[in-house]
Amino acid sequence: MLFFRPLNSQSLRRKLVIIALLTTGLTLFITNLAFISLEYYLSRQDVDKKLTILGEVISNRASAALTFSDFSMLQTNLNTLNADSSVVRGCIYADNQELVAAYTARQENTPGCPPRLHELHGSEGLNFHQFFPVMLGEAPIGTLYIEASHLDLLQRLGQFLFFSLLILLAAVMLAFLLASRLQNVVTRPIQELGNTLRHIMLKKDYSIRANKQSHDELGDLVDLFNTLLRTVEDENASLKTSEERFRKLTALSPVGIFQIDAKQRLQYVNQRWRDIHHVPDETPSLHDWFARIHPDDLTEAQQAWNKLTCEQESIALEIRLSRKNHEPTWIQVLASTLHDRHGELLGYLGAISDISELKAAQLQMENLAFYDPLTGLANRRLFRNRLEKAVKTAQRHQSSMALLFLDMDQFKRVNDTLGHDAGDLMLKEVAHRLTAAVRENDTVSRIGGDEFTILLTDVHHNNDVLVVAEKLLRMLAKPIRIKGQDIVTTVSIGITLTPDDSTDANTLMKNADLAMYRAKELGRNNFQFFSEDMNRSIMEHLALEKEISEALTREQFSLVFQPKISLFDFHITGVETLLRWNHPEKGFIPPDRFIPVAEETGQILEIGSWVLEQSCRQISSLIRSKVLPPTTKVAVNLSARQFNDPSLLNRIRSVIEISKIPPQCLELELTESTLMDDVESAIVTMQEIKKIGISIAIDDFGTGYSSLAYIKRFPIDVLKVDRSFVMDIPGDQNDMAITAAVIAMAHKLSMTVVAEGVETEEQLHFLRRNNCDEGQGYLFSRPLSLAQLHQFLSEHQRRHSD
Ligand SMILES: Nc1nc2c(ncn2[C@@H]2O[C@@H]3COP(=O)(O)O[C@H]4[C@@H](O)[C@H](n5cnc6c(=O)[nH]c(N)nc65)O[C@@H]4COP(=O)(O)O[C@H]3[C@H]2O)c(=O)[nH]1
Repeated sequence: MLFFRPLNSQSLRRKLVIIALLTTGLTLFITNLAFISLEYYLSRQDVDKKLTILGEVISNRASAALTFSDFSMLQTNLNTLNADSSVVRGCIYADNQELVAAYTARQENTPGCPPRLHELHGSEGLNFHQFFPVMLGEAPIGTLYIEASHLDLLQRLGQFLFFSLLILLAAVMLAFLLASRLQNVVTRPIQELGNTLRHIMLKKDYSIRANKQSHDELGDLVDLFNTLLRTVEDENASLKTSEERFRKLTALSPVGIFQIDAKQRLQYVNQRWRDIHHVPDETPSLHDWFARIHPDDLTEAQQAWNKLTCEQESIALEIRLSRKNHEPTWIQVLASTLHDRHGELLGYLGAISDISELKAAQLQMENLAFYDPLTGLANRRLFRNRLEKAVKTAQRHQSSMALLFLDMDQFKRVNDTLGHDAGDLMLKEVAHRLTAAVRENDTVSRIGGDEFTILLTDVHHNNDVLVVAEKLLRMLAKPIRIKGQDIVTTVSIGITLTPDDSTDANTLMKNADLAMYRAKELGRNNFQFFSEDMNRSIMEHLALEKEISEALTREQFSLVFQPKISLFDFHITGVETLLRWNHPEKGFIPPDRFIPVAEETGQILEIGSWVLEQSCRQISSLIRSKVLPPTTKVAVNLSARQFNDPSLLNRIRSVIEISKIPPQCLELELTESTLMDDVESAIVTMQEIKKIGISIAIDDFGTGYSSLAYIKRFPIDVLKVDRSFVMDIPGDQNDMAITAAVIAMAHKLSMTVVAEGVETEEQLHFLRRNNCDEGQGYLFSRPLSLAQLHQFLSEHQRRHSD
């Protein structure tokens, strides 16, 4: 049965046997067929030849008998055909087609000769037959027909076929036997190769090799097979090495590595992944992993996951992992898809890192960026941000809001006298008190050294703000104990309201600042609401600032000099330089109006420098031309900004050099407040000035702190008693007592005393009686231009020499 299956599903052995049988059988069959055909052809030729010979002999003999119509002769002649057993019929027809003689073999089924010649056609069946003409000379006189049986030929062919089949059978059998035995030569090596392959596959051992048994094509196949095995073995080894490397790398990796298969199952995680998730051994399911994500980050994580799985896009996100009784862990997750070389999805590969520390640092940085590190309050940046938001919210809700700007009064003094540590403690305490004084949703911030702001939201009435401001003043007025000392600090508060004053954050800040300055002007430790007047004055301030710049370039400034007179012998001891601004439209603008503005904007540096240079030049020329004696001093006012300018000393030195004024002829007038800003550095600067040979005068003495303890420490040559004390002499006993005490005290400290604003003889007498050294005032002279001074000096000289 197996032989009847299609050839390609047969075993190789069978195929080989079948092929051998088919080949042999077919070859022999074709050969036999050829032989049988040849045999048939040759036998047929023999029969034809035989019939020809018989026909020619009988037709020759029949010629005379037919001519003479000797029919018995004809018959006798024809009967000779019986000598050949294969001839079954012989018929002679006259030229009229009529049968004249007939021979029929004594065999059954042999038909006789038909009476007419044409009736012969078709009667022969399978037998062989031939027609011969019976000739008389050249003319045909009849026709001879001879028919031989085909059975002999068939019998011969049958015998031939029988033997052929016998040979074919024997050959096929022989071929079967040989093929069955010899097929082993081909199939055994193939079988062995197959066995080796099965063995390798079973054991997954690629070091096994196939046995080469022959040096033919099968041997080549074994060689190729072994080469292939070697390649697989090598590739396997390198794959194992690379796998080992990957395993070690992932084990040592500082980042957590995970792999998810195409069916979305967590397939592999490294040790670091487990450490981050606090999972000891097992690999959790993807569902468990998602369950660990902080609820606030879950949506973001799911969106990223959809992006990765549905859109096949790489993802990067920062999320938190929750852990019971622990702070959440911040992780960064990076993941992308994994495909094989045909583009089929294998799964997803990703990495996670613990970024908790980074996040903490980020938070700290954000705190630094938005909070004041000393007090923990919001800083200027955050405050601005909240102010802008609060203004918008107030606009939306049509509610009111107040901005308070606080500046500590004389904080600098605390810093200077008790040190920065004490200053810091004080700021912290102030911050604490401010926070305690307002509601929780109000914002308190420190926007600068000793500047604080408070944002009061939901203000229904101005009175609410007033109450808060009073409370703040009260709370801050309580002494603060620092380094064993009770220190009282006060603040000046500026208040502005939105939407009443403005709905713009910048303008609100400016308003509150302006109101705070007004509070300071009004004696500190109070609060002021912003008003339009303040705004107007600031506008004027701005206009003045612009005009001062123009005045400098358009040379609208000039100098006047007011003489100072010795109260002992009335000689001129010196002159004070005073600045004049002659505005082309506004006329004379007093220095008291524009100098504070120039001081605030810094323009005083340029103006002061010009005053110093011009004073020295002009007075130096008067000294050189001997109009003034070389002992005369020119006193120049120095503002606080000028005094604190680091380039002051260089500037003075260069002016002395340029103007060629002897340094001892120059005197610099400083106010008490200038010196009190930073006592220690003021002393250093004054000492440097003194080293050059320049004297120092204290202007407006009595109007500032009048702290004798400090005055003692300063290297002062001259003390100028302020006009406000002199002015009420002799009417005010108090002022007279103070003036007398100041003169006595200054003399004790070896200072020269100059009384300012001497207008009357009584004042002069009082001052002289109390040994005041010098006087300056309208009684002696008003401030004079250079030409006027020139004239005054000659007149004065003339008067005193008379
Ligand atoms: N009623 C009255 N006034 C008298 C009398 N004697 C002098 N004065 C005025 O008193 C002021 C004295 O100058 P100061 O105290 O330094 O006060 C000065 C000084 O502080 C400042 N100043 C003037 N020029 C300059 C300058 O060049 N630089 C700086 N930084 N300040 C200057 O402007 C202030 C005012 O200067 P001035 O208006 O020139 O006013 C001058 C002067 O004209 C008097 O008998 N009666």
